[in-house]
Amino acid sequence: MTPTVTLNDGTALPVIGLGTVQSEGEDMAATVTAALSSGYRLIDTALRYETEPGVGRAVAASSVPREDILITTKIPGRLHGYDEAKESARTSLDNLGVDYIDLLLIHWPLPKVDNYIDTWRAMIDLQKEGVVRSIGVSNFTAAHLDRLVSETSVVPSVNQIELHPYFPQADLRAYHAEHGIVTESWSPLGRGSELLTAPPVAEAAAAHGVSEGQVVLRWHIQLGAVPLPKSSNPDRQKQNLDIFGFELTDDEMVAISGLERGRIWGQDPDVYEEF
Ligand SMILES: NC(=O)C1=CN([C@@H]2O[C@H](COP(=O)(O)OP(=O)(O)OC[C@H]3O[C@@H](n4cnc5c(N)ncnc54)[C@H](OP(=O)(O)O)[C@@H]3O)[C@@H](O)[C@H]2O)C=CC1
Ligand SMILES: O=C(O)C(=O)[C@@H](O)[C@H](O)C(=O)CO
Repeated sequence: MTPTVTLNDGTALPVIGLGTVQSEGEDMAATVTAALSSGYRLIDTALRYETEPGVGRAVAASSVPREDILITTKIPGRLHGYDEAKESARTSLDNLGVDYIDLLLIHWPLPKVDNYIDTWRAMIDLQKEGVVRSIGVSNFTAAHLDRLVSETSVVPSVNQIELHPYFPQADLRAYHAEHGIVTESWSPLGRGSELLTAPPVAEAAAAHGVSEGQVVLRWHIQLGAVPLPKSSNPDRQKQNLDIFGFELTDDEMVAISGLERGRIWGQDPDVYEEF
């Protein structure tokens, strides 16, 4: 059973989940089916990924009770606004074939569009209506979060951010901790970069007799973050979940965090827009 962290609304969130940004020709239903069989209970998708139907088919076919699986999805930039956000949630419910969403996030703040407050107000109402269990955001900065809370008085349960040893985001993680917001890590393995071959990662893997991927995911856990590694490979899915039988030393944590060099794709939420 994967350990959980309690969100500010009382929800128990597994401390690791499966990402579902699709690879070329991938059968997402098969990927998620394998993951559920391996013990994943948190699945991260988005309207924009076009993987909600595959996630939904896997959940429907699984012997794991629906109530034991937490599904996260996200509202894309093209559907910011009160009515649009509600439309997005309805579309995701249909795509997933479920009657509630466990965690709904705003995918990107799009501050130049400047409509994320209305989007958040819709999500607050969706939560009150029982359509959504928990509400959060993604790619929000501290300034975006400050404005959201000052204008609505509702603190997001989660902020899902780019987080990996190249970009440890210590200041934003500290802000989250001060405000009762759980940090989720996207691209936790540095998707496709050379992160897993970095010397501090390789040395820790050798010292603990685990893989480089397990070292990096353990680094997230020990930071108090919730990583969402994506793997279509059942063996690597299992490996990624098997990170609770060892502990990185303080020196190893410092060395891995010392790989800091910045964002992988330069997606600064103050200017990056995705619709
Ligand atoms: N909110 C947002 O804006 C964003 C959210 N996300 C979320 O985060 C998830 C994860 O991020 P993502 O960008 O997919 O990339 P990850 O950092 O999770 O890396 C995924 C890649 O790593 C490989 N991999 C997985 N496990 C291992 C392992 N143990 N050893 C070596 N390689 C491994 C996978 O290949 P293989 O499949 O062959 O194992 C895949 O190519 C996404 O799927 C999405 O759900 C991502 C980006 C932005
Ligand atoms: O995958 C996501 O959720 C995104 O927001 C993408 O833009 C992601 O950042 C990506 O694909 C980067 O190339």
